[in-house]
Amino acid sequence: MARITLDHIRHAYGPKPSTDKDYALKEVHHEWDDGGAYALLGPSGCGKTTLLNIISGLLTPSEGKILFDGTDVTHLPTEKRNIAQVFQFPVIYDTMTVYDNLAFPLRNRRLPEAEVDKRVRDILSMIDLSDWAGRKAQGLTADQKQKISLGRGLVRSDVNAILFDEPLTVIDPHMKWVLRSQLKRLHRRSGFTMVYVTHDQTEALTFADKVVVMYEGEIVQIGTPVELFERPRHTFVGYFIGSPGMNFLPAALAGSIITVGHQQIALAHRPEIAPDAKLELGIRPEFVKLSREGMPISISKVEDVGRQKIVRASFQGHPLAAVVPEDTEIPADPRVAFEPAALNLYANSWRVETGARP
Ligand SMILES: Nc1ncnc2c1ncn2[C@@H]1O[C@H](COP(=O)(O)OP(=O)(O)OP(=O)(O)O)[C@@H](O)[C@H]1O
Repeated sequence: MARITLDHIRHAYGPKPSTDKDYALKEVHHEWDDGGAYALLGPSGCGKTTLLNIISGLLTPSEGKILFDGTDVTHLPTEKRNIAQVFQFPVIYDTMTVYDNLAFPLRNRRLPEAEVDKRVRDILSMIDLSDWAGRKAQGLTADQKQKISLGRGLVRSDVNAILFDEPLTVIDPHMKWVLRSQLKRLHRRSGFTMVYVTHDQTEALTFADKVVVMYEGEIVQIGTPVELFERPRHTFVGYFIGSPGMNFLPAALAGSIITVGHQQIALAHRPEIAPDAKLELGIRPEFVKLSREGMPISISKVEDVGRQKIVRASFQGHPLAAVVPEDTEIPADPRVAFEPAALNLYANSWRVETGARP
């Protein structure tokens, strides 16, 4: 297990990068805890795989260094970094049995056979393939093969880190849920440093202690699921996390008073904001309360989603979503007021610290 230091790393695929746009990965400067479970989350093309490949050694960054427990590994090839990797599609030996596939990385390191057996059986039970131990991998379903790949990633106890690149893509939805919970349990038990790439927020939020949200080649926030929900640092995080995502409404600031619609909210103190900055208030749909008082909205659609309803509305020409309990009556003349404690203020897309929460 290792602490991973990303020291002023940048990467460009093309030669001679000059502007920010030339970098697939803009500057990343972070330290990830030994034994942490991190998920790299973001849309296609945001740089997740680039960062993962830099950690695994498949890619040497154009600039900066990567360290494992303080040792510079920037120029070490993958096989010298002592990491386990699980990819999107199965990487296994078809002609070996399921058992031997799992035993292979351990026998390679000359572990005593009794230890091999103990670890392999443990993992077989975790991935629910104990009954298939003696079967050749050839002929198994894609789902089962991917479970073997996962098992091979998890079987060693001496790795610096385990890296997962969208490992559950080929797994059926129910099994996905089971494996995700098991991975989480295994992480708690083993204390491995794990880095998990996904574009699926449910996967990231259930697996990780810390979610690393990436957007256009940049890490925009590293936070616990609760932090991402309550205090998104960037409007992209607010929009990407949650279903539906955070609402953003144009706001104006005068002194320490923010105005949105007709509602005025007094801040604890006047925030430092450039005069020409674009200001927005962010509010989660869960904190938009429908009432007969407040500012008028016009409702366009009500979606029933089990125990809740999603109300789609328009607020002064801006879309606004509210999540309300299923038994909520929709008023004939609907209005909203915003709970000041649930509001976040953004200037040019970045969250502004207002001392106390607005
Ligand atoms: N080998 C390459 N050569 C040139 N550009 C590349 C290469 N690999 C990735 N890129 C570009 O770098 C950017 C980041 O890509 P990357 O694969 O890291 O994103 P990602 O978040 O992992 O996306 P996905 O979820 O689709 O895998 C993208 O604009 C992509 O087109």
